[in-house]
Amino acid sequence: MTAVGAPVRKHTEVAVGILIRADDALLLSTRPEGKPYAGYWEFPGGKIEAGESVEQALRRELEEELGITISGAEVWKVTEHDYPHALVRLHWCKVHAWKGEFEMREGQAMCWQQLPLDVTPVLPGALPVLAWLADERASTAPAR
Ligand SMILES: Nc1nc2c([nH]c(=O)n2[C@@H]2O[C@H](COP(=O)(O)OP(=O)(O)OP(=O)(O)O)[C@@H](O)[C@H]2O)c(=O)[nH]1
Repeated sequence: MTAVGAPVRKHTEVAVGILIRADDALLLSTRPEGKPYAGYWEFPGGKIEAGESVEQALRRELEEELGITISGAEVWKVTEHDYPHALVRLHWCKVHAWKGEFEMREGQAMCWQQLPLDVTPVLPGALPVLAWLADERASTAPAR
């Protein structure tokens, strides 16, 4: 229930890409200076603009931030996180194919990581998805 007189907080819609390399490594990058949580590790992506689909927004963001072009992206999970700076709804897409060479166009750092990650700190809004990815990998790992 919303308290009487309390402003209703609007969601900020965000498209996020989980780029997965052939060896199953995941691409993480750092948040650029000047943004909330600067220096934290995150999956690449950004806010969906008016009139854009999740796929269009993700394609635009990955070109702007990383210089790569994805062909398609389907939403895998949708999560929400309530930050002091914004209430975000994150549309997570797994991406296995892209074209172009990685170029950090916003001065961010990037790295390929296996699970569990060995980079820290990670944006709190990304933690549920990391747990689901780890569960998925544990359940599909070949039995010894
Ligand atoms: N890209 C990305 N954003 C995430 C993740 N997890 C998470 O909570 N977020 C949140 O989603 C929002 C994304 O916004 P952003 O500021 O990166 O988007 P943007 O590049 O379009 O920013 P701008 O247009 O303000 O420069 C932030 O509030 C961020 O905290 C994640 O793993 N990747």
